Amino acid sequence: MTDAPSEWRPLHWTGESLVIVDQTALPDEERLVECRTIDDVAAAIREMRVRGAPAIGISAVAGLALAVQGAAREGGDWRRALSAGEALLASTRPTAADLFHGLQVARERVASAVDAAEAAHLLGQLVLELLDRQWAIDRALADYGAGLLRSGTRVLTHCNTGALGTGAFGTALGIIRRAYELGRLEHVWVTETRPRLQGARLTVWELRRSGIPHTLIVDGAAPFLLARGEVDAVLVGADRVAANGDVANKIGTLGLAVAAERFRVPFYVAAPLSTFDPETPDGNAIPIEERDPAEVLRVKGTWIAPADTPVRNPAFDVTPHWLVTALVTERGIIPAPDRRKIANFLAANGRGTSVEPGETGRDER
Ligand SMILES: CSC[C@@H](O)[C@@H](O)C(=O)COP(=O)(O)O
Repeated sequence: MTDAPSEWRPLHWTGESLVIVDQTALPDEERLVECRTIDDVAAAIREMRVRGAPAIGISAVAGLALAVQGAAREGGDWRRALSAGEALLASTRPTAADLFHGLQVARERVASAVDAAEAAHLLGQLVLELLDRQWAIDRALADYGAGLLRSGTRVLTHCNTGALGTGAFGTALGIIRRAYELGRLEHVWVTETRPRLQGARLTVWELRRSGIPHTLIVDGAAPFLLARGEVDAVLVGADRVAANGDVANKIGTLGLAVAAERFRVPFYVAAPLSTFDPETPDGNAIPIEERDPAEVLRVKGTWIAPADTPVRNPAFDVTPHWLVTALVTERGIIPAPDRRKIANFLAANGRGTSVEPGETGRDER
């Protein structure tokens, strides 16, 4: 059950469709898009109309619900529709662990369904449950994270990790919101986050709505502000946390982590347990999505370089765990994360098995 029924939410399940706030239209327009089929959902994820790892995960489950509803209506084989749907969704944004976590939770939910109607009903219920649960997860994570920040903190954040990114309260931006509620936050530095400008377009939009003081900077300005002592903490989200604590997040995160360590500023990563992937041993094994070169060559439709310029456009980078001061989750904080601490933390919270002391550690610098 949500504790804030009147809170603005960017994802809405009608029972027959998923209605999303189109994140490609923000901040110019608060446009709603209704996804009525799994193809609509897959396209919305791929085109980043809905984005942010937890929001992608919940949307994927909604996509499966729509696929199974379709099979129920047309008398098709719902298990086949489910498998095809999983394959389609898995191909959309391969880095986000929450997507695969969502697919797995959905599969488990319908494992003993007797027919398409029952499976469709169970998946619809699951979408509503996940939306509610995400609110509780985000709020708990925000409380833990805000506990790390002392009064008067100036935070730097990257990309968008707010309500738009989770469908609820936000992860790193949720911590910022909570710290502000508690009177601990002085200022937020927002990196613009090339090429898709999630910081400039989305995080600024959310901070304005919440009345939180902020300043936008170009990505390249961040190390300078860290060097000048104008940042007390860097706070980012994650798309996947590997078993050893390496973190995939929006391209540019690694540079922030390196600069933060060099200038002795704590670097915190906020991620719900659904973003942890114990099956991925380390950062090298995380699949990194490469996106369309046009994202780099054009800004808001305007070409900024010749159209045939060679481009490399990785959407994410990997920060090694030894640059992470602490991981913040909804179940608590993992300081100086390493393989053993993460395995034990996940085991204590019902995922995976624990690791003995000394087996592996924070030794891979
Ligand atoms: C709560 S959102 C966490 C992450 O998904 C976020 O930090 C991020 O990198 C989003 O990337 P995006 O490509 O915009 O989906």
